[in-house]
Amino acid sequence: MEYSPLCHSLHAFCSSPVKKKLVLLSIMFLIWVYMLYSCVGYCSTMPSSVADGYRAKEPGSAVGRRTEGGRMDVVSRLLAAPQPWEDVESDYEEPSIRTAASRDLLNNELDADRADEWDEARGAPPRAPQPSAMSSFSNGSGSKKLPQAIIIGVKKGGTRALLEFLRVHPDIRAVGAEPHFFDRNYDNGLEWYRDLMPKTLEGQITMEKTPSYFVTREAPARISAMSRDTKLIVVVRDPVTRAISDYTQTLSKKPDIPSFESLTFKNRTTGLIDTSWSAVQIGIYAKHLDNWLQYFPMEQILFVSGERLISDPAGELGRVQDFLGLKRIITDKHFYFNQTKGFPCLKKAEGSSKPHCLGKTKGRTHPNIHPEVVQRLRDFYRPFNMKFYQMTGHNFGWD
Ligand SMILES: Nc1ncnc2c1ncn2[C@@H]1O[C@H](COP(=O)(O)OS(=O)(=O)O)[C@@H](OP(=O)(O)O)[C@H]1O
Repeated sequence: MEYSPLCHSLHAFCSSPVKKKLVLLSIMFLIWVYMLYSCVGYCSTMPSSVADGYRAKEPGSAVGRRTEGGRMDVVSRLLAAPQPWEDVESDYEEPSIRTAASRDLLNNELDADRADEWDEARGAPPRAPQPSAMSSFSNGSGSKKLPQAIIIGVKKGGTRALLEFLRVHPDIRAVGAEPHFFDRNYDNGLEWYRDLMPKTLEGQITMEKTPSYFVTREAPARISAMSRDTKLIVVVRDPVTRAISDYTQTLSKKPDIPSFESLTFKNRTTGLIDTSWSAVQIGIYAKHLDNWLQYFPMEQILFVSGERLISDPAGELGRVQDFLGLKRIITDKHFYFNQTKGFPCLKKAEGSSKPHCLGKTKGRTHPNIHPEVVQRLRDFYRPFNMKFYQMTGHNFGWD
């Protein structure tokens, strides 16, 4: 046999039992690292219910770092592994949104006041898969489907709370991020959209929420072209409070913006309201609804009261489950009222044993607005609200 100095030194090294063990341990460690690496790669293709626990969110943070191609690097993925219950806000981008177009999505999200959604996303609750999702995970069954139900609005209405509550239902699978497909990303095509969705099994409903759809002129025709049977959910809230909430969000990002008062009026002396300001415009619900009714019958649209979602979450969730044709699984047993937050929270988030409230950017303190300005806005919205009550057959009690 040819003499090899390498073989010789290896033989000499391995001859001692302690060193043998060391070599064995090193090999085991390498195998473990390899398995971990493979698993992380695999997890990124899991349905969102599973992957949610491993999602990274805030752009720029270590947890959300992405490579040039949009994929998260391995270190980021590992860092994104479930942190012991960070305060979660959920308007974030899912790891699954990582096509070139998702960069636009990210940029779009960061512009104007939608940036809020990113700020609040710091880590998702670790989410163990539900039994159905687990079987889908383990045998690779299930498929991505276009959503059968969409929360289309309204911005600052309570849409995130509704989606997070609905995700507790085992027959609902929802994409956590706002895809903005029917407003900003429509050119990417339906396959791009479908690819964002989590895998579902027969009987499970795929959902997403993008509150800006409600005020997007093209959205009704586009959703109808995808499927005329799509169920639409709108969370509505007193338009005056909604406008202040909207302004508060913008203010938190851009502290130098003009006062609420000066943005509200075209002319302060005449008291003429500036309806071109989006914070005012979004609250003219009757006008936006009219656009939807050109494409969808009223029976296909459910209106959830943003106020009742806070005062009686189980009651509103009951209506939503009925509307979706699901068994009423989410009940008052799932909620508790968190005094500190001032909101109902989940006793157990999906797949976790710990309580879960929305993050710090939900329930920001609103600035004090002069009562006269509030009154002027109330007067402005009143006829539109009345029209809206008439159209929906429901008095939301904002006046
Ligand atoms: N359970 C629970 N927890 C926390 N917050 C709750 C909840 N239910 C409803 N809300 C209200 O939701 C408001 C934010 O609405 P959205 O989630 O639709 O906002 S966004 O458009 O997605 O940015 C948010 O508005 P602000 O209070 O003005 O921040 C909340 O009042």
